[in-house]
Amino acid sequence: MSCVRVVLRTRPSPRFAESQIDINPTDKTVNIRLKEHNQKEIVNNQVTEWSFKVDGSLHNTNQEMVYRETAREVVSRTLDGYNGTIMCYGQTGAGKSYTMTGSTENFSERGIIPRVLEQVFHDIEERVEQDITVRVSYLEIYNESLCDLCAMPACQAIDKQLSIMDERGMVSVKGLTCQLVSSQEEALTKLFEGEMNRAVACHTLNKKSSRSHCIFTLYIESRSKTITNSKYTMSKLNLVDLAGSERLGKATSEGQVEREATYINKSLSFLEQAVIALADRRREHVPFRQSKLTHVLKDAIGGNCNTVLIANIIGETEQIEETLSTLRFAARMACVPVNPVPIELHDPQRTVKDLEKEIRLLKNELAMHDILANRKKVSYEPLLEHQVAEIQSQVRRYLDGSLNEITLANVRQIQEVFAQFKVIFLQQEEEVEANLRQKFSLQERRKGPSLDVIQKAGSTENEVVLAGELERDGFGLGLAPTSSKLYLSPVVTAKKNRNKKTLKDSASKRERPGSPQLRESPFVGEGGQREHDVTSVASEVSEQLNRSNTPPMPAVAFEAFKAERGSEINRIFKENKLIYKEKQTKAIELAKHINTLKQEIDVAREALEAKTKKRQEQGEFMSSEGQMVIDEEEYCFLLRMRELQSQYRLHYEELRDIKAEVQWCQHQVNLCRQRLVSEFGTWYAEAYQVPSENAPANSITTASPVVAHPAVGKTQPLVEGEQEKLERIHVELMTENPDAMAFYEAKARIERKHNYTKAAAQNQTKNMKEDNIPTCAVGNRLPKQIIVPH
Ligand SMILES: Nc1ncnc2c1ncn2[C@@H]1O[C@H](COP(=O)(O)OP(=O)(O)OP(=O)(O)O)[C@@H](O)[C@H]1O
Repeated sequence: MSCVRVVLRTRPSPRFAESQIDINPTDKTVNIRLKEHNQKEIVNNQVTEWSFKVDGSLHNTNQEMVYRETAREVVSRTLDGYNGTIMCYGQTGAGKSYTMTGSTENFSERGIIPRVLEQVFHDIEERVEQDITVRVSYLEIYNESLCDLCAMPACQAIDKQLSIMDERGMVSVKGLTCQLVSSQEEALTKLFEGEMNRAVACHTLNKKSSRSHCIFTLYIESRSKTITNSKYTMSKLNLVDLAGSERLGKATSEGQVEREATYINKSLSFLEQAVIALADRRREHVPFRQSKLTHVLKDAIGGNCNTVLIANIIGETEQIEETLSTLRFAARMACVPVNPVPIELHDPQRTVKDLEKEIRLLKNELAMHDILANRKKVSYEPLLEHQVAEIQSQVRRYLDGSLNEITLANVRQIQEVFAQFKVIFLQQEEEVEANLRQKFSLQERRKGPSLDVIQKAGSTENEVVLAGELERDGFGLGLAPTSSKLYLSPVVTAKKNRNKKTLKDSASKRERPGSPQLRESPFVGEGGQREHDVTSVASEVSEQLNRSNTPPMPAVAFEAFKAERGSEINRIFKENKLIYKEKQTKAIELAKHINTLKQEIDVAREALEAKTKKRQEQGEFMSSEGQMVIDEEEYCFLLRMRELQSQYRLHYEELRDIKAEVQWCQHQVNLCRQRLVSEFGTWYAEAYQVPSENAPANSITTASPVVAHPAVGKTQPLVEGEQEKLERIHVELMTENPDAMAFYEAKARIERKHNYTKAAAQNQTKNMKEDNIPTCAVGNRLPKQIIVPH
């Protein structure tokens, strides 16, 4: 069994205590040594050297490396249906928030959460055969209170409606906003929104110290688009940024900050206790309910959850005690066993729906058999009262010989016939037994059989009662009266032969003249070509049924589909992808060219400005017409500037058009992809007898998936200043990493929202002060006054 993965990350520092902290990536150890200046903390004979095992160490590494080392694998597995947790632990200021969230200003310094969202949405695009939905929540635990960072406004959500639910080992927070997000940008917006609501404070070790534990959770639900069953996976990925442990004296915090630190340290100590209990396999009880943090994380540490702990340290001599404490915690976590299993669930509503569809399908199948057998419309509904009475009468008439054959058209009728036989049989059995008892008791009253006689007869008392009748003055196995034999015979025969009957016997019985016969199978006995045709249809039907029982793996079937029936759409899909890639490359090249132009403009502008400044310093010349006189060099600079600017505008407009085309192509590729999957679904349903309603929705109605060129609207002229800067960032980002777009867009959106809310609040306060009338914001507009009725 594996254990929690532990990775060490150091915060870069020019004062890194190399003589005390030895990080050894080869044998995956971290060795710590206390030195003389720590001596005051060392008691005589106390251990001064420690060695800790880690699964990885990240010393002076960038955010991308950290992500690859700690999160990438966990995220992939979460999409496969496994739960996951990535947790940052360490002293205050050690870089936990930097690792988990990172910078919200700088794309390259983004932390694990934004990268997780990036990977999740990329992977979802790749997994065309799965229908995956993503929800996110952002929970804060501040001073033992739960706060929903995604609720608006967050402070209102503190502990009001939030409570921890713990059902069958699965923990959830009741009342916590779990929002559905359909894109990376949307998810990032939620993250940034939550970040703005976090409780932070300033102390000596960290200017923006998180005063709370924060858990950003992704809930991933995945259903197959190709296999139609009620099974689906539901996994959770917890991204935990713990508040930093801090020694009160060291962080020089006071007042509110000190009180927060007390709460933080207490909850971290409870976390450690829970971890110790989890690591001890003999312990049955783990104290999860001691604090909100441990309770919320009950299903997120070890167990069936892929867990990674990032131990953040500040590798400086003054912080060596905290480093030791962090490594001790990490060592404990490394002993917590992990046994991941995918979380597969069944959707009961879907099961019912599937069964209903199955019934419909089988009814159709039955109808088809009836048509093939030339049978008139047969009802398969439950029998009505008069139909049951009719069968009862047929059975009685059949038994007394007045009816030669019972008419049977469906299984319900057969079952009813048997039921009626059983009723009659039981009735007669009772009558016979009653008869015999009566006779036996009469005999007994006259003269009871001696034990000896019974033993001679070699029978049990009961059998004697049933089989014999008194002959003169003794009891023996004399001839039973015809009346009793007639009734006894079926009883005894049924009892004796109950288990001996063979199929062959019953077949031969059926052939006996006069014995009851079931109607012959429609495929038997009609002879000639028809029999052959019908048999082959039947075998085809049964073959199809067999096939439908064991459809091949969808991935295999998908390949077959792409090679055969779906080859055309697959070809178009590939071609479209190619066109899309070409357009994308063109856009990137053009963007690079624009960047070069921009740099040239900057150089030319600088030169021109220098030249102009020099001219102004020397004194300006005016022509007789009152125009400014400039020398040839400045004139050339000016021309060059204009030329470059016009080229920039031209190419920029071209880039806009191409970007629109790229988007259009991407849209078409997506349509093609959906169509491919949807047609595959239909084909799969037909080929393997899966109900077509269960097949992937055939939602694509686009006549042609071939790429067409959209009409591109006029682009805006180049605007200098902020707008230009923003556009340039966009161009740069497009060339480097298209995902940065989502990141900055989300950030900008949250900033706009934040500014708007702030402005609205200020305006409101101002208005209230001026008029003493409360105001409110409506939609996107600035607040309007509303008069509150008295
Ligand atoms: N690997 C790193 N590279 C660059 N800067 C870092 C790194 N780690 C941390 N920092 C910087 O150190 C400061 C403290 O980091 P951060 O806020 O992430 O610490 P923390 O462990 O979350 O602290 P607290 O528990 O008090 O919230 C921040 O300004 C952050 O930008």
